[in-house]
Amino acid sequence: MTEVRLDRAVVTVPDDGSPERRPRTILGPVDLVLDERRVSVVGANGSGKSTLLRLLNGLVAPTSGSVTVDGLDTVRDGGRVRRRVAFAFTDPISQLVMPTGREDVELSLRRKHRSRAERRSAADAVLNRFGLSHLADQSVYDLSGGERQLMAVAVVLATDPGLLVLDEPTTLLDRRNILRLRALLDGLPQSVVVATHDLDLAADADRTLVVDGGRIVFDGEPRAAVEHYVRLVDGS
Ligand SMILES: Nc1ncnc2c1ncn2[C@@H]1O[C@H](COP(=O)(O)OP(=O)(O)OP(=O)(O)O)[C@@H](O)[C@H]1O
Repeated sequence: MTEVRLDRAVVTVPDDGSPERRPRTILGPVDLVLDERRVSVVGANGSGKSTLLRLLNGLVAPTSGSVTVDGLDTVRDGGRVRRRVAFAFTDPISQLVMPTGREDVELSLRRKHRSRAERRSAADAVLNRFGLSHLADQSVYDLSGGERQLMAVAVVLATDPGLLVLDEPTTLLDRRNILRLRALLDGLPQSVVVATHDLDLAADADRTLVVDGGRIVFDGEPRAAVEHYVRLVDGS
């Protein structure tokens, strides 16, 4: 399993929106060691979930403290970290950069398979595994939101990363595709960290973090974490 370590990690943004433009801490300090197969993250809108997730592959650098993945620092060893940690965004269109899903998967595979023919057959295998073969050559703009979301997950998984980070992967999915994605995640050998508002998906983990106001306010057993989060939101 991939081990992620956050050591006094803080993220501060330069502007709090006031005329004085004071810096604002949006996350931390966070101390965490994540080495479970499945970790879920829940929290209200704006609580800091995406910021926490983005720290894991160096998309966001800690303002202070450090984040390491299997001992690699996300700032100093950013390239190596990103080859180990795949990140799927909430909005799949920000991820799909090529005209079709097949070309996007092939682009992901360019380091792994130098020969075009090998790349094509590896891409076919990935698309087939995700049940997306019939959509492989369709423009990504003509896919439905849910199809696009699944395609974006297929693209980042193509390279066989050690850790898959998913930021709200089910927002665009219908129930059938949510179940499909969950079955797919269940079968993955990789470690997965997923931020979600889907509390069933959140509870289907080994460990759950509850984020509130940029802090981890609960860290533990998923069902207890979800109950904690619901109580927090309900104010009970
Ligand atoms: N680059 C930035 N500059 C200024 N503020 C930021 C920046 N990134 C995030 N924030 C703020 O930090 C807070 C946490 O944002 P984040 O995206 O981590 O929340 P979230 O829990 O993922 O929310 P949601 O469930 O709505 O996606 C929000 O108030 C957001 O506006």
